Amino acid sequence: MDEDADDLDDEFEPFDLPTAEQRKAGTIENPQEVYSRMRACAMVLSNFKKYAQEGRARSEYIEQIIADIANYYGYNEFLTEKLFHIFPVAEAIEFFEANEVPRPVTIRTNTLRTRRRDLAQALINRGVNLEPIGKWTNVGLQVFESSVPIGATPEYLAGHYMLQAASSFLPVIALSPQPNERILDMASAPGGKTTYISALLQNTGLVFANDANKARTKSLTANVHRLGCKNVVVCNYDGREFPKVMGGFDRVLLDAPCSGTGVISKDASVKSERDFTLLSHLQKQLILCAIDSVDSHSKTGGIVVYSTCSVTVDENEAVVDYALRKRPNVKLLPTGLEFGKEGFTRYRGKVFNEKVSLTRRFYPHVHNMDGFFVAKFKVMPRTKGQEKAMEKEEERKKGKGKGGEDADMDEGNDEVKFDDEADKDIIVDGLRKAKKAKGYRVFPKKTEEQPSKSPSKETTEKS
Ligand SMILES: C[S@@+](CC[C@H](N)C(=O)[O-])C[C@H]1O[C@@H](n2cnc3c(N)ncnc32)[C@H](O)[C@@H]1O
Repeated sequence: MDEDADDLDDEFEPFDLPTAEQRKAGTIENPQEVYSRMRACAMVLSNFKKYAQEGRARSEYIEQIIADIANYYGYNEFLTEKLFHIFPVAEAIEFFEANEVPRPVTIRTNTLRTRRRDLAQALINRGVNLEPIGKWTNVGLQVFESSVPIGATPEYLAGHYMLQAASSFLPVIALSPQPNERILDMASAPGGKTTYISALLQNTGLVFANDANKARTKSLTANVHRLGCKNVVVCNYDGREFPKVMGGFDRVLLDAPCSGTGVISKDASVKSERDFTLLSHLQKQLILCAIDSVDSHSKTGGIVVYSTCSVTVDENEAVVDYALRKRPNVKLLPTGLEFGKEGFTRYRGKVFNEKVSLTRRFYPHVHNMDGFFVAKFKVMPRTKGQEKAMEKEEERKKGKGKGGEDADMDEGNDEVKFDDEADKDIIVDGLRKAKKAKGYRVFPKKTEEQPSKSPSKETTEKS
């Protein structure tokens, strides 16, 4: 036995694992007890043979630790399970811990108005304690302390900087806009990334800053003006209307609407309410529209960057893998980012394209920034064979109606829209999961599908 294992022995306090019945009885426990048991379960799971109680299964410890994490940190069990399985056990606890701690306050220098050194000096003179974020960015500053509100200094009002999470720089760095290009930021409000793109273009070219939410385009427009971006056009379409409304872009950024599981430290409401199935569905539709909006003959670009501030596989690798399957004329490129963990190519029985490892994941407990995901695609002209294969696939689907793995999507080239009939199962499934997460008793699918006199009561009875 090595020394580390000896240390673990000293730490480990044997405990009685509650039975499933005891857990369901749900007695209110002292948080300290829950915390200790959570740690102890993690140790058992790290060396099951050695620490497990006789006759108890690994799955029982997993159920217990998930229940304890949910209880201690205040998540619903559905989301806890989803997040727990992304990491090895000990790392999962680090992730949940990190979500309880705020991330550093960071700002991005607006190079359309000033230089980082000048900005830093001006803020230091006002009593702000700051430092460059890291070597990977030449515009970011981390604020440690400030005697003035950092969102209301004269420099802020004059547009010398944007208050922006460090993770938010990443997709724009990956996008790597080139002067004079025509760029679409498909889901852009309130404009943190749009204004960065505009600055990297040095106010040349054109950035279409789109957002489906009209109210949010107000803050987008305000930021565009404050930061002096003269190459930005704000528009208000559902992203799924592209490329019908406009296409032929050199680069497209899709910073997709997501569950926000990477920013729980900022928004604790993520712990309880999110519909992952519907989100993933929307993301898949949007990514195809983003790809189809690119000019595959662009001399300087032909690039799509997909990003989310979420760490779930459904919203990230699964969406990227879907895009690779549906658009044979795209390939993944390295993101060009200096750090980040590789995207998953396998996850809980799902196998993705091996190139998905080129995508990058960022975590609060590893990188001390919000959880984030970035993928970079190159869009190439379609070969005749690919055109034919896609037409054939369209025909097949038309003939076949619904059915098959991707039948939930209508991914025609001109228009990507919801197909309500084909989406029915997905929506019902999503609603069942949401009800379960809220603590309602949800009957097995079979019961729901059977005709019933009062289906709504049957599926929403509180347990
Ligand atoms: C992650 S936020 C974007 C943040 C923004 N890129 C930034 O850096 O400031 C996602 C945005 O997607 C928008 N959105 C949601 N559904 C959309 C859709 N179908 N088409 C376009 N935008 C959508 C939301 O209104 C929200 O502003």
